[in-house]
Amino acid sequence: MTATRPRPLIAGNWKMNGLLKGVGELEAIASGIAGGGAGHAETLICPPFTLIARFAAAAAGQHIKIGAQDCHAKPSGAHTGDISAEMLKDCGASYVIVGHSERRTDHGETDADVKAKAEAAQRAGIIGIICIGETRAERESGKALEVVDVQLAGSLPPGATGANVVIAYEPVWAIGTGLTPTTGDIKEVHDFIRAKLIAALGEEGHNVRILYGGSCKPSNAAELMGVDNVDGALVGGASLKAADFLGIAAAYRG
Ligand SMILES: O=C[C@H](O)COP(=O)(O)O
Repeated sequence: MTATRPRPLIAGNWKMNGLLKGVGELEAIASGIAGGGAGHAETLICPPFTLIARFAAAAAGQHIKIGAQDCHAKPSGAHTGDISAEMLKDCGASYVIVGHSERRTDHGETDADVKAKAEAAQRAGIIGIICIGETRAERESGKALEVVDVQLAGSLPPGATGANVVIAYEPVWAIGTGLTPTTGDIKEVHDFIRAKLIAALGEEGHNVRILYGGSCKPSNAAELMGVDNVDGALVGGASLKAADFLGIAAAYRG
């Protein structure tokens, strides 16, 4: 029996980019999506914290969701400078990226930290996008699957379902470099992640979306999104311009 494919997701991660005037790009994206620009795919923009509430207001009633790039594991308390998943939900976010490699590197986040943040997202009723992926050295030494296995096992929260978790496979060496793995290498990793999700979650493992991230752009999106078990993309640089984001979403126009 062939499992039903989950609805794809094209997610934009604006990282530490974007001022209030960026709402114009968001509106241009929303307008393109309203015109059928993403086919049957769901679309999401994750701006910096400062823009979430404004973007959520602009996206109200549109076919585009707004998310965040990180959250604290606790719901509230004495954690200066941090933002909880509950606060994100309160200002209109429905997704949060957790464990991006830039946070694992810049802030020393461990798999246990990432798991706690994914659990916080579940608690708050928003969807956690858990990022995993190997470095160049790890790939070159043949350890990509081993690294992904350890990160996934350590970051996946109990009670994960297709409704509360998304996995993003982002090879660190492909982020912002213009480099991408071969489609064969992407298929190998995504098939591996799918098998691990099914082993951990049973049939529910079929429902968890597995995004590819790393130098995704309009010119390679259709090829990358056509790989087995690739259920969408986590897009960095190319999500900052409406034309590029819509060019990627067009992979699902049918
Ligand atoms: O979260 C997004 C990824 O880090 C990919 O970034 P990129 O599309 O600029 O390579």
